[in-house]
Amino acid sequence: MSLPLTEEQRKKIEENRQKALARRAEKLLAEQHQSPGSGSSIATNSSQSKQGPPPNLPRDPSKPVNHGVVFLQQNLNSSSNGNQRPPNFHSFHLSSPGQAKGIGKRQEDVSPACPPPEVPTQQLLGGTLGQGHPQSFQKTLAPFFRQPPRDPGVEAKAARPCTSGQNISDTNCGSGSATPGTEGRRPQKLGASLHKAGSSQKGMCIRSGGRFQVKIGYNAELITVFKRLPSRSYDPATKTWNFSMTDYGALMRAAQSLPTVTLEPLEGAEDSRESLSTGGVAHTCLPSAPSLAFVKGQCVLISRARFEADIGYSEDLMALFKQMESRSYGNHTALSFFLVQSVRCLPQVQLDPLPTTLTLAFASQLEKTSPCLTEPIPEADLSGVDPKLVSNLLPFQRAGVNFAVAKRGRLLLADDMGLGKTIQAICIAAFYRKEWPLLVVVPSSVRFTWEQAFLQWLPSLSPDRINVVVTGKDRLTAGLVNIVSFDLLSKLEKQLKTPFKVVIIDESHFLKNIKTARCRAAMPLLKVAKRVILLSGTPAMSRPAELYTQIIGVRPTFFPQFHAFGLRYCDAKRQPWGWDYSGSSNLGELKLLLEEAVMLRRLKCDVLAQLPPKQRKMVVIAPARISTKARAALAAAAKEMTTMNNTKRQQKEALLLFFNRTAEAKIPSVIEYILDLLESGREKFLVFAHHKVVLSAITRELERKQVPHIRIDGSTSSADREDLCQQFQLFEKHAVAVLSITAANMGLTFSSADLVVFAELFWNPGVLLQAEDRVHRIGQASSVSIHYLVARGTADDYLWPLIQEKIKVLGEAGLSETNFSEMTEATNYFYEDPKQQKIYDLFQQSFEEEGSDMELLEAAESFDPGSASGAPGSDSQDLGDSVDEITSTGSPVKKRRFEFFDNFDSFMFPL
Ligand SMILES: Nc1ncnc2c1ncn2[C@@H]1O[C@H](COP(=O)(O)OP(=O)(O)OP(=O)(O)O)[C@@H](O)[C@H]1O
Repeated sequence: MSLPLTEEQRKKIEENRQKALARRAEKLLAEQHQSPGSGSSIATNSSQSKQGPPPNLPRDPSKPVNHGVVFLQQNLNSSSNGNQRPPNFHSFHLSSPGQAKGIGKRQEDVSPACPPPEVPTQQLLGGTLGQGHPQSFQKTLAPFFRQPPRDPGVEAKAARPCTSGQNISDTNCGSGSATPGTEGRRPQKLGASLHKAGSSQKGMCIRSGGRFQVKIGYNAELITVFKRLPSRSYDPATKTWNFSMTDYGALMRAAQSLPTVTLEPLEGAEDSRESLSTGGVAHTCLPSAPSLAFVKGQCVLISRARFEADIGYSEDLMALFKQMESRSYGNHTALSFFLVQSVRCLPQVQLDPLPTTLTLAFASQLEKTSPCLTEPIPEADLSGVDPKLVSNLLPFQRAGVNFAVAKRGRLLLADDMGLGKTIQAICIAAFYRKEWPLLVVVPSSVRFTWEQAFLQWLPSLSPDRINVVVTGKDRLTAGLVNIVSFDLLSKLEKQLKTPFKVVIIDESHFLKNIKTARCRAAMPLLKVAKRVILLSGTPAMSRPAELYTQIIGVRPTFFPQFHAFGLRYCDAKRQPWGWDYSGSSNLGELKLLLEEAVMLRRLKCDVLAQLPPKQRKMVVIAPARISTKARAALAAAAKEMTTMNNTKRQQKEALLLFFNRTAEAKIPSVIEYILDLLESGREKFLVFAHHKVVLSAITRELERKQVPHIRIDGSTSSADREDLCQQFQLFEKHAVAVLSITAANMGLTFSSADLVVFAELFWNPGVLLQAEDRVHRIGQASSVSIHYLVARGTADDYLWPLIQEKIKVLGEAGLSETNFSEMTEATNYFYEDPKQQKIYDLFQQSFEEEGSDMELLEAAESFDPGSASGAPGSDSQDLGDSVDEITSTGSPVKKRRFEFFDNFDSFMFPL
């Protein structure tokens, strides 16, 4: 540790430094006289400028401004070399808050070229680095990053242009006693035109939409400037150049340094966000070198406590960085503040600060005096939530609930698929039960699955308090828990008189496009709700732009303008037709932001040890999808089964018909579910069905949607089976294997998928288990998900309990470890009616009889789809009258649904 300097030593050093500065200034002045009209002599003498005082050397605040320093600035301003340094740099040779105080004072006293920051440095460093005024720090720091308009008086002074033709005191652009000769001068603002020689060419900046144009005659030097600005665009029709506002500050600074050009600034440009973000005011009086070697960059967050300056090479900047590296601040974010502030004074450097959103999101981090990276999330008090639910939470699910409560009930829960987002969401919502009624917005194919989940996990909730909205005529607020599909929400939201305080959105990436009706309906609800629980296993499937609505859904104050988000994270580029936001940029920072303030995401592999090898789910598919015709056919078949005088044979035939009609009736709902899975980002999965009519309807729809798929049924030869199986295994992207339950339930390996969907039930559980094991086998590293699609009012009402019963018996005999019972707890809708009991008995007898399998298989095989011509599902128009918007829009949208993001996690979790 070095010993502190004595007061005397410090004085001596300061005196020597001042002398050196004065000597240097004199030398520079002499050189300038030798080469009149140009500052290039200084610029070419780069060694001198290097030898000069470092930009951050402190000046004695008690002394008047040294003319040598001011002069130095003048010369530097007109220098042609990028090495010039502002003479009045804020010192950041600091290691203690006490020293920091001194700096703030200096800054007030003399800061001719750089306007004083809105946040006094002592507040930043003293408050942050140990004095402990977190609140004032937070309050003051955030506006700094936003760079709000400065004090107009100071601004005017700071913005005064410096010209090579002015006398020394004029060029000072500063305030008070330090700048004699400035009184009475009309203050100028950002971009104010220079008062140049009468011969200079005059032009003006004019707003044009979100950009600005420069109206001026031909000027070669100016064209050179234009060509260096990243956002430049030339309009041959009007023969004018136009630019984004982000380049406004840089252009004006460059123009000011050109003796042959006078540019009138934009009206009101000094107030615009864009110009402020360029550090505009600060630079106005710092003309850049004729070389125009701008270095432009931005601060980017690279960890919760560190940022990096993403910027090209500049010697001045390097010198500055070296100085900063030697600092011993405990808080790197404070350093960011300081760095950006300091860099504002480098005339040819434009370093954009961290966006306000980041500083707000990491505000608690900023308050810290030491970079403690992770704080434990407190355990939420779940004593008010149903014990059944709480006790069933897996440890990572419990952690998810804690996270949500720590975020005051606003989050995007982005756990991998199948990790139990439903149970977590219900628990989080139940934590805020006093604020209910609750709104649950879901894809229409899973409305009833959600109802089941509430019944299963919240026994304290009476079933009649759950309102599943089925048609556009239903009330959205009829229940304590209201479950509605995205498309119906957009029809019904006008009903809402009082907003919901607690809202769950399942598959929240359905809101990714702000222009859709579903998004327009949901976003205002999220804005006013107190708790917002967004759920998605794939929040963005192709690009960061898709995250925007979900981010602002959770945190409406983040990035109020999409354009700002687009510029930072979507690599926004201006194209002749408008802005292109399809790219990506600063993804590491976006990930940090999401994790800090918006999102919780766990992958299956993170929590594998806590998961069972198979996770089964009963999906109650929407009865509304079953057409009236199919419903009538089902009712007729059911009636036949219970007709008293029918023979056994007739009853059996009726049962087979009932079974076949069930297949037909389920088709639209099955297809809808598969499409929802694809839209939700499920990449590879198997769909098992039994009836040809179902298999064909599915493959037809996949063909229509251009989804890669294979099909294996009874007609597929053994050789082809193996080939198809290999094809599926090797598919790198999304693909669906459409398989017959009886023809493809054994001997095939599909371990590259981890999801199996049963579009139909089969009476023999052994066959189902074998089919499940096509994915759950050696080579499968993941926990696999099994979804059984069950439709009420069909043969499934009988087949499902039949399967449970058989499994139970096998389990009791030690022949099966499989337990389906967890899924069926809530399905207590069977057999209150004696007729239903009769049908169940019939099913039981029929399927237990010797040879029943063969008979049923033949019946299914020979079931003539022609008899169901125009049957639901045979035509995609029959997908239902409430098909979600995305499936019912034109073909370009349909095509895009399947442009899946190859590797979402490499984006969300870059290595
Ligand atoms: N703690 C738990 N106890 C018992 N079953 C659970 C638990 N967590 C999840 N499950 C079951 O796991 C299955 C998958 O859960 P869920 O559907 O909520 O997953 P998800 O994350 O929403 O998946 P997806 O993104 O595919 O919709 C369901 O059957 C659910 O009941």
